Amino acid sequence: MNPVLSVRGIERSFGMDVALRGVDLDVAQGEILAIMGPSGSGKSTLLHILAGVLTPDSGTASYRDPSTSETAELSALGEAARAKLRLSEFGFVFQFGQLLPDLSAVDNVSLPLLLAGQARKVALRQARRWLERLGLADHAEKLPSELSGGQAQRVAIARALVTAPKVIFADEPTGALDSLSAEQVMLTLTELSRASGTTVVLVTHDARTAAYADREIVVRDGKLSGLSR
Ligand SMILES: Nc1ncnc2c1ncn2[C@@H]1O[C@H](COP(=O)(O)OP(=O)(O)OP(=O)(O)O)[C@@H](O)[C@H]1O
Repeated sequence: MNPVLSVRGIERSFGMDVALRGVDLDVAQGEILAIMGPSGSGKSTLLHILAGVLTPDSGTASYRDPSTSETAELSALGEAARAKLRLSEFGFVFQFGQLLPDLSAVDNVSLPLLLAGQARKVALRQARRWLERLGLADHAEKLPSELSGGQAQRVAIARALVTAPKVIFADEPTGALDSLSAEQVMLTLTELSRASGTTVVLVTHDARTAAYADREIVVRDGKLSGLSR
């Protein structure tokens, strides 16, 4: 395997609460990986360490840029360097899309491009193109409150994809959706990621959501327990 993300011997506690107790994991380039497991088992903590949102207490977490093969050891970088890397390399989708409520769909999608220094006109054009690809062209000017849950989550996927990230991290992307919308969101996410060779790491409780992944792993009590598929 040629991993894009790699963690070794990861341990992480929050005060007395031990979230991860020795996790080793490699995620291959282009792979769609589902992290499953009971509530409180450490799934989100693992996702956050893979994404450089959190650093481990011990162990290493690294990211290899698939286009240059340069490796960054996330666990050794400071917050500012990790934030910069996250913005340029990664996309994020959360349970509740976390769209900015006062911005239209197209403004939400263009935001990461503006943050990356793109001119507004170009950013808006690209954002519209992504909304079209996600079947949301007619909803571009709507506020998040005027969208259904599934539509809002597809806007969040457009926002995650607009910067052409190397890896998408999704924490319970279907957690707030009915089963039909969940299916549409997972189809969209996996089709677009496969088409662009984007690696996806997603955390989910839901076996139907995990079924869209190439591989499922299970976290139990802070450790990887038997691979479920
Ligand atoms: N920021 C934090 N502050 C304090 N404790 C935390 C924090 N984040 C996680 N924990 C604790 O670490 C453990 C693992 O949490 P984590 O969120 O990783 O689990 P999870 O498997 O994602 O749970 P869920 O499925 O309920 O979201 C839990 O005991 C949790 O209370």
